[in-house]
Amino acid sequence: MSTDNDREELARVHYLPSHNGADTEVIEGELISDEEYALLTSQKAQALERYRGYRRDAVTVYKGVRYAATHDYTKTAGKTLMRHGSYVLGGAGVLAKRVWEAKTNSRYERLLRAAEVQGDWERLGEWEQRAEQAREHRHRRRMDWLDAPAKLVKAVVIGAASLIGFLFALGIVLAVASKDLGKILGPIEALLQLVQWIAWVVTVVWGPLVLAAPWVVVLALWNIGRRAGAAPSWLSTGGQRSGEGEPITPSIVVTALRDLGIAKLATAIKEMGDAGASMLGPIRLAGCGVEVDVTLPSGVTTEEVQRKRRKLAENLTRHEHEVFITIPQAARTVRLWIADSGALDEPIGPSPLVTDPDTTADLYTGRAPWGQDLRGDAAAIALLQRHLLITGLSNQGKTAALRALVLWLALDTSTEFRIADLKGVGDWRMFEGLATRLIQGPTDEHVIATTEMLEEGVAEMERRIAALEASGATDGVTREMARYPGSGFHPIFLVVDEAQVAFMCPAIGEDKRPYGGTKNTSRYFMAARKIHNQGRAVNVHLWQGTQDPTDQNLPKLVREGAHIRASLVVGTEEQARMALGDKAVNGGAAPHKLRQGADKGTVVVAGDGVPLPAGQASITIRTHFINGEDATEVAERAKTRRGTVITAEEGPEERDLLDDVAEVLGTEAAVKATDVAARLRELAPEHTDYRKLTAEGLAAWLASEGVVVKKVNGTLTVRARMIHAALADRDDD
Ligand SMILES: Nc1ncnc2c1ncn2[C@@H]1O[C@H](COP(=O)(O)OP(=O)(O)OP(=O)(O)O)[C@@H](O)[C@H]1O
Repeated sequence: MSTDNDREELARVHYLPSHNGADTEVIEGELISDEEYALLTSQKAQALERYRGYRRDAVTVYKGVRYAATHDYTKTAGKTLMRHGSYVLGGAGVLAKRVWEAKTNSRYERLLRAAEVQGDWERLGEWEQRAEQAREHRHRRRMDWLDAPAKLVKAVVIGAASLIGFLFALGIVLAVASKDLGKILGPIEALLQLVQWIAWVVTVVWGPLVLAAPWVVVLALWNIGRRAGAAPSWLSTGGQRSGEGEPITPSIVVTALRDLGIAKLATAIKEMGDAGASMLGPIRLAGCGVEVDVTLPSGVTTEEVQRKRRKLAENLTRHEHEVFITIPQAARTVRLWIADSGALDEPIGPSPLVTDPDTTADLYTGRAPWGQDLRGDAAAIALLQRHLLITGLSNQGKTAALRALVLWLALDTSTEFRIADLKGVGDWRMFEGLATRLIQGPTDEHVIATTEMLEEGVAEMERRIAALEASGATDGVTREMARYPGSGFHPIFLVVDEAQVAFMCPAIGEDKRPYGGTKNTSRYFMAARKIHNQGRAVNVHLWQGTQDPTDQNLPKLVREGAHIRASLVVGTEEQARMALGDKAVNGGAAPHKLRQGADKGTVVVAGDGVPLPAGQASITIRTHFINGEDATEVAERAKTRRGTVITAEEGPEERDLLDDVAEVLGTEAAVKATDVAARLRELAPEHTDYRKLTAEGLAAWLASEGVVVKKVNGTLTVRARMIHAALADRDDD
């Protein structure tokens, strides 16, 4: 039944070809025959098949076109083509602008706007003056042009007349010389021939010249556009856009600043237009990177830029750790240091302590070579009379960095160190025989010994303060006084590595006072504070290393008592503030931005003792790594240089200074201190404390024994009466 209906439908709605294949006709209201139906259905099937074929073809073509159009090669080729095209257009724009600027005052107006945006009134005044001068010069030039045609005609007439006159004169000379009147016009004829020949050449080359001229112009515009980077950035191909390691140019810096996402900065830079680069100081080579100062437009704060370090680095096609932002003294200025791509991942060379066996050290006049600053310059640190604190996450090179400084100290034979390593895994073992005290271990007993070491330091400090007072010295502890151990003022360094262990110690002493903690009864804390307060002036130093400088691990007072504060990578900005202080972090110190692991041994140093670039609050130093083996070798060298190996049981030969001085004075009432020192050396040549004793050193030493050595006629003189009185006092005691 349905078949009949279908046929009916087909008959009604379709045009059928007549059997002879001629005209078509509509048959309506009639059933069609089987034959016609078969014909119709086969035609329909064919049409459908054809349609499907077309669709397949269309899809294939579409896919092919889409594949070709979206293929990387096509994209690259298309972009390359468009880029080069836009160089030509851009070049034309640049040229037009140059011409416009040369002919008008627009350049000055742009610079004036830039100075105004930056709020630089001095520069604004200067540019105004220059703009006025330029306007005047231009006016003068225009006036000159009014006279130019008359001058030109005059010049041409005079020039032509002179030339003809000259050629005529030349012809006369030739005619006279050759006695041939016909030669008078010879030179003029030659000139005419030359003109003819040039005209002929011009007609020959004119056609090709005219043909080539537009291309030469296009090429020149393309070159100008290319140099000016006139193509939009989306037309740059992948390889170009990555820009990794691109050299830093003023336009790159200005664009990076513009795109920082600081609205005011972006608007100001846009307003400045091409004069944006006037915000920048010169881009200077600085070690393995470049450095540039940026004067920010008014209304943009240095902190805002500092907070955008990562974005700035990305805009400069660098990694975050490769860009450092510090705040120099000049107002509204940030200093950017931008590393050459990947340069910071290159290791720095070994320490001079390792490579140069002849390295010497003088605490008073020298600096410890610690590493390199980011500019690649050697970073050396002055350590005299400076307490030190170094912090950083575990395993980032804290012990190694601290030990490198102590190794340098060891090469100055006048120094003494007492070391507590509260981790105790052998990092400081090489100081056995070199340190007068070496505590190694993490237990409460080790903390107790460390606390006692600090308390002995306090006692020594107090003795020295009293002795210095008694000596009447006016310049504190001088180098001469400090130089030799026997003077009683030689530099002492109390080194506590992993100091947090001491603060966390729960042990309570017999006096009921806790060793650890941060109360005002805590023994370690109190001893550390006393040394921080008064030790510096009498050469008693405290150096501490700690993992995490929180209030529990290292109280604020102890953190702030250190003159030199160094931090390896720490976890957060808050920790960075604890490690280095607010001032340093506000000024751009960012140990929290260092990379854990990758930046092992890199310290950000604030405070005293480091040569900071003007106006900077901190410096980043990549320290030389001295491994255990090399450290042992340097320590052995120091022991050899000192001539004696100190052991805990056996100190240097004991001598009694008062007895010895009494002996060398003999019956004399007063002897110059230099002579007494010389006699002491003669008396006990093997005694290290006498070996290099000076008059000042002797005076200080005697002061610590209660004998005042005064100057007689400007020379320090030891009086026998005072020595005998001190001996008598001692006997009475
Ligand atoms: N200046 C450096 N350069 C490169 N690598 C270093 C440097 N200093 C240390 N390291 C590496 O870091 C490792 C850990 O060093 P170190 O023991 O000094 O760390 P630490 O911070 O004291 O660790 P912890 O706090 O856990 O004791 C060293 O074994 C060494 O491989």
